This record gives sequence, C-alpha cells and structure tokens, in this order.
Amino acid sequence: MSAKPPIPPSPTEDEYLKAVASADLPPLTAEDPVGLFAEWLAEAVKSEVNDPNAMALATVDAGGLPDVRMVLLKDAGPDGFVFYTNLGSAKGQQLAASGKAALLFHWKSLRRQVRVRGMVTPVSAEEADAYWATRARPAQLGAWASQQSQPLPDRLAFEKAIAAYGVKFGLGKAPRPPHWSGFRLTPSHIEFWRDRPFRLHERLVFDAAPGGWTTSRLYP
Ligand SMILES: Cc1cc2nc3c(=O)[nH]c(=O)nc-3n(C[C@H](O)[C@H](O)[C@H](O)COP(=O)(O)O)c2cc1C
Ligand code: PXP
Repeated sequence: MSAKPPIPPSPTEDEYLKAVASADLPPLTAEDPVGLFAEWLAEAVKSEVNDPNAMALATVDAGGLPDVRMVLLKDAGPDGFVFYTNLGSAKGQQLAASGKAALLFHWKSLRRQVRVRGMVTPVSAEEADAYWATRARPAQLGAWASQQSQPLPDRLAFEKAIAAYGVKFGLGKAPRPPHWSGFRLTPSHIEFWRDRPFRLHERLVFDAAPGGWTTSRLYP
C-alpha cells in the first residue's frame, strides 16, 4: 500500500488569530486592473522564490475537456497577456481551435491570486521574432528539436536532434522555428483575490466594458 499524501489540515482558530494581527490592511481598491496587476507582479518579483511570472494556462480540447499547464508571462499591458510556446503542442492546437483561454497567477509568498479570462490571438511574427532573439541559444536549439507534447522515444534521440540543429545553424543566429510563437490573451474578465483570516477573502473583479472596465466585488 502506498503512503497517504501529507495533506496539511485547515488552520486552527489560534493560528488564524495570529494572522489577524498582521492582516490589518486597507480595502483593496483600484480603477485600472492593468496597473494593479503591474503592482502585484512587482511585489511578487521581490517575494517569490522563483518564476514570479509563472501562470497556469487553462484551455479546452476538442471534446470540451479542460486542460491546464504552467507557462511564463513574457509581456503584459493594456492589450493583454503574452506567452510563447510550440504551436503544434497540445495547448497550441487547443488555442488555435477555440481562441479562448484563462490564466491564473498564484503568488504563495503574498497569498494572492489573479484570474484572467478572454480571447486569445497569435502575436505578430515581428513580436515573436523580437522575443525569440532574447532567448539563450541552447534554449533556441531545444525549441527547434522539441516536438512538444509528442511521445519521446528516448532522451538520447532528443539530444541528438538538438546537436544536429547546433551543427545546422553553426555559429550564426538560430532563426525562430515556424512552429514556435506566442499568443496574446485579451482580458474580458480579471479578478484580484487577497487572502484574509478565516477564509474571509477579498475579491475585486473587473469586466471589460465599452471604453473601460466595470468593477464589482464577490463573496469569498
Ligand atoms: C514554471 C513553468 C513555466 C513554463 N513555461 C512554459 C512556457 O512559457 N511555454 C511552454 O511552452 N511551456 C512552458 N512550460 C512547460 C508547460 O507547463 C508544459 O509542460 C508544456 O508546454 C507542454 O504543455 P501542453 O502539452 O499542454 O501543450 C512551463 C512549465 C513550468 C513548470
Ligand atoms: N518553452 C518552454 C518549453 C518552457 O519550459 C519555458 C519556460 O519554462 C518557455 C518556453 C518560456 O520561457 P523562456 O522563453 O524564458 O525559455
């Protein structure tokens, strides 16, 4: 019999009461979700142990079954949230077919999450080229050699393919592969969530409206 996984228990009342003392914050308010996101990410950059720009990307497959995996945010602004991937991967195919996705940032060190939903469009070739050029050469060769989400017969086959691309491109720049680019999620809905003691959390929601955003609050 395998051991039971070590699931932590819910905090005791005493444990919550200790947190109350340090939780005396002004209410969460903001006019502009893009600005608030930038503030929260800047705080996460300081406090997270690694990858503060990591986010879960949720998609649906052709049968409507949800799928989710982590990706890295590479640009964010009023136009949306950008990430890069292999276009032939499971996520690449799901995004191309549905044009819809959701993102989730969870910053454990801050006890905060941000949820984003919206439509997804490919970034331009110029934008993808500019980001590609910033990647380390071995990561570029890996992207050429990786048939992301396809079965890998053995690790050696992958390493040989990486070496072959290294030889092919010689000392010159490796161009961006046709199967590698980015997507931009244009948010229609953004929720900021902040932890409060006893699970009485704060939720601030922004919904896209003509010329701006409507805001609302939700029960935790
Ligand atoms: C922190 C973290 C960041 C990641 N960032 C990316 C990324 O930006 N792009 C990407 O293609 N895969 C990224 N991955 C790998 C994906 O989670 C995933 O394994 C891979 O893209 C295949 O997903 P798919 O089969 O659903 O397409 C990341 C994984 C982790 C844990
Ligand atoms: N592609 C893959 C397979 C990744 O694992 C990651 C990050 O983990 C990325 C792309 C995006 O990050 P970067 O462009 O910094 O390599």
